[in-house]
Amino acid sequence: MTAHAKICGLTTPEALDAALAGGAAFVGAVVFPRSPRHIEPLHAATLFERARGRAKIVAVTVDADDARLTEIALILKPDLIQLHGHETPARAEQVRTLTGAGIIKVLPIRAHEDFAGTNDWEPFVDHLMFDAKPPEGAALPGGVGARFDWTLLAGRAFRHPWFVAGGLTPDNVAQAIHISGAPMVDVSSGVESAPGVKDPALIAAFLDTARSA
Ligand SMILES: O=C(O)c1ccccc1NCC(=O)[C@H](O)[C@H](O)COP(=O)(O)O
Repeated sequence: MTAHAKICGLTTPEALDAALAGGAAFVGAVVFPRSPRHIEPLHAATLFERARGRAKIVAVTVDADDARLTEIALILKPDLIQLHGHETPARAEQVRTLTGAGIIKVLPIRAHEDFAGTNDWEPFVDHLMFDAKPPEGAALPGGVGARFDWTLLAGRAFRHPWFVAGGLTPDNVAQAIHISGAPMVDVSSGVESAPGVKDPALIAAFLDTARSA
C-alpha cells in the first residue's frame, strides 16, 4: 500500500527541496501569524515557485477573511487552499469562487460522533483531511502533534481521496496507513527537530515510509 503525502509548514528551501526530492505530492505553506510555521504570502510565493508543477502547493488558512484569501490567491497562487478553522460548506464554496483554488477541508476528530456531517462537505471539497482534535487550550488548531484513534477511519469510504493527519511521524506513518486505509497522509511537527524547524532527514524518512507502506 502506498500513500501520497503532504509535508506541511515548509519555510526554508532545504526543507522544501527534501519534500520535492522525496516525492511529496503536496507541499504546505501555513499562512497564520500565530503559527511558528507562519510564512507571509510574498515570501511563500518566492520560496514555493520551485515546487510549481512538481507538487501541489497548498495554502493553509484558519478562518481567513476575503481580503487575506484574495491576497494569498493573487500572490502565492496556490493549487489548493486548506481550511483549518470553523468554516462551513457554504464558506468553502465561496472560497473556491473567490480564489479559483481547490479546497481541502480539515475535520477535527476525537470520536465516532465527529464524523457526523462529513457528507455535507463532499460536494464542496477536493479533499477532506481528518486531523486530531487539538487538546483543550491548545494554542493552534493544527500542527500540534496530537493523534487520534485511526481505527475510527477503518472501512469508511469518501467521495474524494482523503488525508489522515495528526501526530504522524516516520515511525508510525505505515501503521496509520494500514489501520486507517488512508490514501493520503499529512505531517508537520513529526518531521521537525523543534517547533517550526523542519528536518530534511525526517522528511525523507517519512516520504520513504509512506511510499512503501
Ligand atoms: O502547522 C501549523 O502550525 C498550523 C497552524 C494552524 C493551522 C494549521 C496548521 N497546520 C496544518 C497541518 O496541515 C498540519 O500538518 C496538521 O495539523 C498535522 O500536524 P502534526 O500533528 O504536527 O503533524
